[in-house]
Amino acid sequence: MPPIIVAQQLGKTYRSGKIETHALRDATFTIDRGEFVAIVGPSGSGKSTLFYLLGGLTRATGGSVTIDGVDFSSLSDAERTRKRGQKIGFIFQRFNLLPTLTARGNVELAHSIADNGQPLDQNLLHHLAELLRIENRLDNRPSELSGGEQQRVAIARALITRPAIILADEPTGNLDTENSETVLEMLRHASKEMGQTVLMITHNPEAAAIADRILYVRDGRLHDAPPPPRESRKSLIGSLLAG
Ligand SMILES: Nc1ncnc2c1ncn2[C@@H]1O[C@H](COP(=O)(O)OP(=O)(O)OP(=O)(O)O)[C@@H](O)[C@H]1O
Repeated sequence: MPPIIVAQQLGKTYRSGKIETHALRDATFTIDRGEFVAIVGPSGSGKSTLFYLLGGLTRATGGSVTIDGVDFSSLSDAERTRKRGQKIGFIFQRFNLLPTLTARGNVELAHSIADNGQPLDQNLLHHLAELLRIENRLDNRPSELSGGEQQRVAIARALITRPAIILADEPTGNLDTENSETVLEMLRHASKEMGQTVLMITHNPEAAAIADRILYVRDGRLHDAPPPPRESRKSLIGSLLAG
C-alpha cells in the first residue's frame, strides 16, 4: 500500500518585514497507513508548523505534501476545507469545542462539514460515546463538562467522520494522568484497531513512548529518532524533549 502521507522537501518560511523565519526546511518523509507517530522537539522547533502543513491549515512556501493521494496545495479553499473535513480529524490541547453547541451538536457539526453525502452514523456515535464514557454527557454544553470530558467529546468529534488521519496537538497537555491515559488508549485503538494514521505532537515522554515511531524536529529540520529498545525509550525521549 502506498504511504498515506508523502512530503517532499516541504518547507515553510514566515516573513515579517525583512525578517525571515525558516520554521520548517526541506522535510522529506513518508508515513504509512495505521502508523502512530509522535512528533517531539524543543519549543519553537517547528512542530506546530509541520502540524498545520499536514492538516492543510496553512500553505507551504516550498516543496509539497500529498495526503491520502490528494495534493492539498492544488485545491481551492472551499475544496480544501471539505477534503480536510473528510480525511483529517483534529484534536487540540484546548479542546476547541464550540461553546454554543451541545457535545452532540459539536460532533454533528464535524460530520456536516465533511459533507460526504452519508447520514451521520448513529451506531458509530453510540460506540464512540460508550468507549469514551460520554453517553450521558451528549446533551450538555462544553461549559457543563469537565476538561477530560471535553477532550473525550473532541475525540468523538475527530473520529465520527472515520478520518484516514488523526492530527493531535498536545492532546494530553491539559489533562490529569487518568484522562491522559484514556486519550492515549483511544488514539492507540484508532491506529491499531481501526487502521487510522495518528500524528501526535507531544512534550510528554509517556505519550511519545507509546508511538510506533518518533519524528524529532529541531531548528526546523526533521529527523527520525532511532528506534530505541523499549526499556530505554522513556529516558531517550525525555532527553530529546529536553532538547
Ligand atoms: N505566524 C508566524 N509568523 C512568524 N513566525 C512564526 C509564526 N508561527 C511560528 N513562527 C516561528 O516559527 C518557528 C517554529 O514555530 P512552531 O510554532 O512551529 O514551533 P513549535 O515547535 O510548535 O513550538 P512550541 O513547542 O513552543 O509550540 C518559531 O521560531 C516561531 O517563532
